[in-house]
Amino acid sequence: MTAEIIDGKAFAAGLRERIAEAVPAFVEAAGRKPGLAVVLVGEDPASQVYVGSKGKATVAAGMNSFEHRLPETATQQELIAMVEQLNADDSVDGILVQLPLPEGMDDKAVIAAIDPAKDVDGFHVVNAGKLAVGEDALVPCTPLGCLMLLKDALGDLSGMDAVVVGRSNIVGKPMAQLLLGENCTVTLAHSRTRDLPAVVRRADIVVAAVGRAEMVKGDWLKDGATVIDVGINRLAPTEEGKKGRLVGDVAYEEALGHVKAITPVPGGVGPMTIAVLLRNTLVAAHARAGLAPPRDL
Ligand SMILES: Nc1nc2c(c(=O)[nH]1)N[C@@H](CN(C=O)c1ccc(C(=O)N[C@@H](CCC(=O)O)C(=O)O)cc1)CN2
Repeated sequence: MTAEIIDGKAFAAGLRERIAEAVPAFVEAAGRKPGLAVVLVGEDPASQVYVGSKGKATVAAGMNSFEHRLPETATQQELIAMVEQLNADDSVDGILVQLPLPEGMDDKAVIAAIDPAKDVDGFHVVNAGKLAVGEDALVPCTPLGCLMLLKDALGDLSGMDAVVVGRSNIVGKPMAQLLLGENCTVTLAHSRTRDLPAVVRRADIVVAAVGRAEMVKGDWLKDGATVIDVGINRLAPTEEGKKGRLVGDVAYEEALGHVKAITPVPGGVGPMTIAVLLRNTLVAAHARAGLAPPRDL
């Protein structure tokens, strides 16, 4: 069996194009552009790259990008004061605080300060609760991106056995809720799951989101399974002065011999995160302006 390589980069580019095409209708109806505010605290190099990419993608989609930087030494109160200022700013439809925050800051308290209507990361408990009970919610970008890729690859997911490995609030739990919403039979596996290989082997769909390089082995996968690899792990460099290779949570080369379809790392789930962020910003902008949500996004 030849495995299909799910091209998240291409899918994300298509989604970004559709978003850019939908923005002018919003501008026409609302009399303003949608706006996304991204807050970065500290100097984490990867976070700086992600925040830069988000700003560029926002402007390329025809939206306003507001970038706010606070020094590593900023206090949690200062960060929350900035979030409150953005909550009150009518030109801002989406607020995102880039994670991870510097040590000593409490993510939960900061996220709780974001107006749920502007929570384009979908991390606020109001949005998590709405997702859990099946109400319209702003849904976390990475799991929503994974679901889009799965539906594109497989069509109707109803009745399929899905195993999500990893129970984080940001990926694992919302991913399980989304798959349940598609009528999958869902297992949420984690570090205490007994006989994880046997659990994974039952699955038609495997979503790996544990943050451990190549943890899911090829022979854990049922033949014909579809695998979404959320992990982005950098291996130690093999040559001095060079960066180590990026790998996912799934042993990709081994998996190719078993699966029907799989996302690569890089170029799989990662690019979907920013594309879905733009989608969520446009959705939030429509809701704030009292407009019906944009279709086909
Ligand atoms: N507030 C948030 N913080 C963080 C989130 C998030 O969704 N909201 N996600 C990650 C970082 N992230 C976006 O913020 C992100 C990570 C990875 C990618 C991506 O496209 N990765 C590439 C590989 C990149 C590389 O070469 O290093 C890929 O997988 O192809 C985009 C966005 C944590 N923080």
